[in-house]
Amino acid sequence: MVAREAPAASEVVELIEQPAEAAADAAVLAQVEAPAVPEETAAEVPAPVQRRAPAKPHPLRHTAPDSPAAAPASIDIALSVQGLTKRFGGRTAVDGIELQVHPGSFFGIVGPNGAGKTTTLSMITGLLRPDGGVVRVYGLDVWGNAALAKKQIGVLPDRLRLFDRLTGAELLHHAGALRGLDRATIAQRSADLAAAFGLEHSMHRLVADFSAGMTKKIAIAAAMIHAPRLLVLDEPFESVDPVSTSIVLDVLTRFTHAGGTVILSSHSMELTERICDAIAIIADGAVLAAGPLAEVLDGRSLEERFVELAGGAAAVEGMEWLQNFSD
Ligand SMILES: Nc1ncnc2c1ncn2[C@@H]1O[C@H](COP(=O)(O)OP(=O)(O)OP(=O)(O)O)[C@@H](O)[C@H]1O
Repeated sequence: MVAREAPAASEVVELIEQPAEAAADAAVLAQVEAPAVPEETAAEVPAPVQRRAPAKPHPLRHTAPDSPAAAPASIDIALSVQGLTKRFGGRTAVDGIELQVHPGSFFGIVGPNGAGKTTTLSMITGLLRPDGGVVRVYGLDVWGNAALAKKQIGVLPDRLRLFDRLTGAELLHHAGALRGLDRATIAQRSADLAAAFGLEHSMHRLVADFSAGMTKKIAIAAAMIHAPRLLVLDEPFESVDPVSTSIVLDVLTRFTHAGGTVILSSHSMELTERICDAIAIIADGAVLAAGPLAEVLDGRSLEERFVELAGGAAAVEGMEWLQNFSD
């Protein structure tokens, strides 16, 4: 790839604003092509509902939320999850989860280890077949209308195994080609994404030689190259330093301002509380609380609310031996 200077902010925004076009396309598609959709799926497209006012101003918002890129009013639910269930053998990992996420939202999912976050996100993105329940992305049934629904989704899976013998540029090209983009579009978007994520000088290097944080950034870039309307990111900030976190956040914030929707899981209560406008706290495969951030927190910090709902510190009694150090 030819090295270029970092694009102007307007160029990055131009790429990120694609979700709006995609949103408009899909809205038109959903309306114009409705008769072509199988009857069962068409009947499932939710009726338009009143757009809710944001619970609190987004701390990272720099531009008016009513930008021309906002999602069409006729599609008010970016993600709807109903009765989602998954069992592994005799163990229920996800137990009838219900969620609703609005377009333009930064939605955080938090929960203790083993709560079912990754299992839930995998079913939402079509990577893992649920045992029960329905997932709709912008009205499209992820399991009934998979091809169309998956076009709307960009995914950063947990423990993602990338083709790390490719260079950064090759990896983005591969991701774009898989999504059916032409060479010129892939080249343009790759350059914009590389610059936006601060990777422009590393794109010729093998992904295997990237640091953990760089790997996370190139994986998020690959998830965005087809300009999805919904980004589902499992632990996007794990292993990412504060500077890179702020770069990733900036890109994601621009994405939501352009009408895109971000759903992420995180173990960082502080970060989730700072960036998300709506959250779900889950434990043992069930939603303990969900909704606009202020409503869920009810005047407490997320950490306090999390501990209150998901359980306190583990008992350390019976570990007196730990105070008698070996010689
Ligand atoms: N493929 C699998 N086979 C068997 N059990 C599984 C499988 N995947 C997940 N589980 C179990 O399902 C439960 C939920 O796991 P999951 O990975 O979704 O939790 P999580 O909230 O993402 O955890 P963490 O925060 O530790 O990443 C756990 O008990 C886990 O052991």
